[in-house]
Amino acid sequence: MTELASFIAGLPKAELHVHHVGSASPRIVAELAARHEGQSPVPSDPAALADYFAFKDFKHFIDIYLTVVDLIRDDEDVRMLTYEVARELARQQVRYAELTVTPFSHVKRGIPAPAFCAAIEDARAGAAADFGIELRWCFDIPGEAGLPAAEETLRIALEERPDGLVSFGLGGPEIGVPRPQFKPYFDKARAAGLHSVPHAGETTGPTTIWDALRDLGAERIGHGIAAVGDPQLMAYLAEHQIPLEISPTSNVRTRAVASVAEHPLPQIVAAGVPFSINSDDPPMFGTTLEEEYAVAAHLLELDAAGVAGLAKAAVTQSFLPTTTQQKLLTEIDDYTEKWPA
Ligand SMILES: O=c1[nH]cnc2c1ncn2[C@@H]1O[C@H](CO)[C@@H](O)[C@H]1O
Repeated sequence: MTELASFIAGLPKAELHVHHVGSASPRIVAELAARHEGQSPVPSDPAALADYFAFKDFKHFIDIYLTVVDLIRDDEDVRMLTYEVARELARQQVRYAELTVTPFSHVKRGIPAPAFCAAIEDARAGAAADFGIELRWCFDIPGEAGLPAAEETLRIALEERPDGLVSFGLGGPEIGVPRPQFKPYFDKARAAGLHSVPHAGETTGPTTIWDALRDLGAERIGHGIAAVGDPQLMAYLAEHQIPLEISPTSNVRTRAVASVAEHPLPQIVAAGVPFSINSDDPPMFGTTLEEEYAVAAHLLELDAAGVAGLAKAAVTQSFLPTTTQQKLLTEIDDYTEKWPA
């Protein structure tokens, strides 16, 4: 392991853009698939999953993603999945993560909303006690399911209101899913104190990002890599310090970007647009958060202090209270100072 890789491995981190089902490890996916042997296209052999998680394009990725969602049939599956995702994050020294969950997709598959919320909250308490990691939730609307999904996601957010819920998002495909239609739902979610963090500019252009800002009140943008095509938008994001939640390998594996070398992250940095580094759906993209830090370090030619800055940016862009942010920032500084130069 290189010096920088071992620095990254031990560095306390935070993650802001990582999906619940998308984080299911090959072992968990295989275990869930084995429970439904023969009823699912998902391989029950972990070794076969790498080939299964190879995507022709973004739409194909979503189709495959939803076959994994189909494996989650009851609240025990939800509890186990969430707890094991937390274990993997904590193994990478993630102290805090805002995990994107999609209640609509699970309720639609027969898990009642109260049972779903109780399961994720049980796992959140267990993860804090057993792994020392703080989880919070982003409830996102699966965009492909349109306004009925928006209605139900908002209802669950406001009526169930699990303690860990901090933000409201919009995932799934962007093509054919214009953002302005979701304005009434984001208005109500924000009025109820939830932070707005929709995906935009992952697979479509700058207009989607402008819409997310103007119509959905976005405080952070999921991906937002298309912003580099619009100098005015880049200037706006820099001026208002609106962070982009960047997941480099995700963009390559969904074919949103042709290769890591062509990822626009250096242009985002050069324009002064704040960003965090994330893994999005790590097992599906054959990566980990640690690996994404290494990719960013390579793209931006960062040294240890620069990499520590990535972790500190995620902390300051999080929805944690400032006092808790300060504790994490101090832990990151202490770790960095102790690291032999
Ligand atoms: O990178 C991504 N972009 C958009 N949606 C994603 C991504 N990763 C996972 N999802 C998830 O895909 C589902 C679609 O119904 C949603 O649950 C969304 O959260």
